[in-house]
Amino acid sequence: MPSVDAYAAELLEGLNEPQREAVTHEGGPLLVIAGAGSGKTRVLTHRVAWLVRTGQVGLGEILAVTFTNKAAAELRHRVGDLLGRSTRGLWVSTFHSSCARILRVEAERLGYSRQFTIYDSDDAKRLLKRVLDSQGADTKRFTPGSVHNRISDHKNRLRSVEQAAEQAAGFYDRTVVDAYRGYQQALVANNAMDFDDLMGRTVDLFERFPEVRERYRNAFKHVLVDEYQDTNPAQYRFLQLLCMDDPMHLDPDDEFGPLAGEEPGHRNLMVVGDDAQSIYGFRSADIRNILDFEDDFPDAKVVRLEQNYRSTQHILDAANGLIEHNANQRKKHLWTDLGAGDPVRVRALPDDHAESRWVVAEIERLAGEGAPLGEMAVLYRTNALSRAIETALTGAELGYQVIGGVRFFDRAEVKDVLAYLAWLLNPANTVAFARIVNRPKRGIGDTTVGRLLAHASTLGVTPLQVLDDPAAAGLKTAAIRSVGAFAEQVHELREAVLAGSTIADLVEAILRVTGYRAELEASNDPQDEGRLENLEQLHAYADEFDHEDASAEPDDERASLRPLDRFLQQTALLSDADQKGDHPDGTVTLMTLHNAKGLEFDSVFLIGCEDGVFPHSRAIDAGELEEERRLAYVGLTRARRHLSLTWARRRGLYGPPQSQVPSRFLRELPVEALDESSPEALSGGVQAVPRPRYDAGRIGRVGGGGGGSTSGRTLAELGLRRGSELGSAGRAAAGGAGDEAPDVVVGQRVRHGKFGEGDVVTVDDNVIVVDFDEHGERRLIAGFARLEPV
Ligand SMILES: Nc1ncnc2c1ncn2[C@@H]1O[C@H](COP(=O)(O)OP(=O)(O)OP(=O)(O)O)[C@@H](O)[C@H]1O
Ligand SMILES: [Mg+2]
Repeated sequence: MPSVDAYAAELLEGLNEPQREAVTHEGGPLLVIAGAGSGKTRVLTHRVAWLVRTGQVGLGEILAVTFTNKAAAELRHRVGDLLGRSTRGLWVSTFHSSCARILRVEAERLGYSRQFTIYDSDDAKRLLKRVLDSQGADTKRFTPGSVHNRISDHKNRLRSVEQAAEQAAGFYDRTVVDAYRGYQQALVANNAMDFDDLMGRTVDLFERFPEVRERYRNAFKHVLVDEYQDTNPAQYRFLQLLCMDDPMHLDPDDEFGPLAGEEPGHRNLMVVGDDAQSIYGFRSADIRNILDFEDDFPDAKVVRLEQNYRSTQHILDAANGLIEHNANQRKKHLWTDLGAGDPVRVRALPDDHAESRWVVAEIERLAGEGAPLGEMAVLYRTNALSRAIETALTGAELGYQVIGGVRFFDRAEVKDVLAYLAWLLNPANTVAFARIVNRPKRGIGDTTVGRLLAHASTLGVTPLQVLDDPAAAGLKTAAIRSVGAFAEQVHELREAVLAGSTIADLVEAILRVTGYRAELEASNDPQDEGRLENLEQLHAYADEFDHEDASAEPDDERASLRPLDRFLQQTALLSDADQKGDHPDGTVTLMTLHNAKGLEFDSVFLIGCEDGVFPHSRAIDAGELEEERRLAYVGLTRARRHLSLTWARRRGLYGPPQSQVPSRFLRELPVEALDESSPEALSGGVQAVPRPRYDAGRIGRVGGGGGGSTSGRTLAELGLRRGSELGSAGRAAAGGAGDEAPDVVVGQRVRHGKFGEGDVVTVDDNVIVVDFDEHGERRLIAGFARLEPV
């Protein structure tokens, strides 16, 4: 029996009755299934603290699994706050990170070395491309991306190559199976695992080595999972192996027999989730995991939460009304005592620029009322939708951060340096080798690389081992010389690794020894300057890592892994959603609906609500509307106070602008939840968009002169709202281009000899962006743009 003193009871304050029930649950399977914003994550956090404070288990005996590293960090932080002490020893991480941690210790049992490399999806596709090529597959039809998705699905469903082969029907499937087999062999030969392997190999490990499974089962007395609705069969199996003694059936033709001769599991598995928010079906997540939990665990305790603490009633009504259109759902009815609040707004705009201007004007209005920018988010279905909104925010000089897009660690130059580190650590990693062997360019062409790899493969050694005798690989004289020079650099770098240099020093050594930095410094390409900055950032990141690492206390993971392993693992496992800062006050957040899961904001703008955009045309074609609708539900329920949904009558997402029709989801919203102007947005009307208010708020000036006034117009004439503030673009521009350049200000109406009339969108150092009525947005060089005011 847990001891409940006043100190522990404190943890129950600020929870409602069903929440308390879940937090204090005595043990055994527990399902908390509830709608958005009902406190599921809060319950999970409090339960972790409760288990510790009541003395039931130590921190080190708990495994809490979340969906992103960011969510994990937040969870750890909150538990720390609740307990008022350090959370060292507590495992809080994503499925992938937990598995990576386990595999680092156990990899040798599976035929990998502990230094195995984790391939991200780009690395994986490169390797797969090589396999497809070697098998003579038509990579136009069998693109590495599409084949990788299929392989990934097999892996997520724990289908071995043989099982996949049994199910293969037709030429396409069989080609995929062949690729799967070749790819898997290549991964092992490279001493590498892709993301799906991290799950699959851990399951493998537990199934093949009962004593290992037993060890982890004893180590974690309680396992807790957030966002359970998005688990896939491999993750489900992992949880089962960790907690249970009676293997469950993943599907009717049961692929797993019972495991003989084991201790009963502790069965302390708590999962929290919301079937209405299951949005990862396309990555093999199986909504049945949550829908069938009670069948799988007949003795499970089930807690339902209905009170929503996040959003006002109008927002909840809109979300409830929308999700009711899904046939496949558990009925829930969310309510709140936060009051009705503002009605939800639906707006139609003539095109995407007008849409962005409207959203930005609204953001400015809210900010004018004192709302922090950090509490506002613009959400969209796909990343391509962010561009217009970014332009408008920049024009208004509002800070914003885009979550997603190109990850810092995915930028080519950053990946190059990481590939050097990865290869120095694991020379069997041929993907990394192929990436860096001619970067910077050193005269080692594709043919040479092919010969080196083939030679290494024939001898059964790593590429590193053939570098010293390039002649044996059948290379020509020039190539032999280039490879020789490279080999010397590699030896110098390997010495630094063996000498135990810090990671920051290794990064520095790579940039210096290989001539990578010198090449960028010598370049005139302005982009190379940006690349250099990114590399400086990487260096700083490594430096920070070194310092944290040196001051951290030793634990199991530290004992078993070298710093460089940990560094590479960390950079490989950080995902898009993890870039999310703690919404710093000064910036609006832009992100896809998928990345918004679990988060909350005072104001939410959901843009691009058009059929074909959202719901996505692919989903419409595939008849997967229910998942899209759940995604919409996730979006709506992120909002605390204000929610607006917009659509544009014309939008050119991947080509010229096309007519659009409003999203069917807009029509499904209950009218009572909407404001009086909304119905019009679904019929013929469009929202009038005033000239952007920020037009007058800033001034961009190009050309001679300088100072705060432009010829012909003064700040006062322009009705400058932020009187003293001369925009940074304006300042930069003032010293900018030649004397001939016209003075233009953002928002000004101008005429161009070739493009006709349009509005100035941004004015930069040397570029003026004008949105022409006929020709759309054009970037003009400031010194040469012949623009006349209209
Ligand atoms: N009993 C409570 N009293 C006051 N606030 C609460 C209570 N329960 C939850 N909250 C607050 O409500 C908000 C939503 O909670 P939480 O994020 O835990 O919900 P959730 O069910 O995990 O949502 P989602 O489905 O979006 O992940 C948070 O700000 C949380 O602090
Ligand atoms: Mg949550």
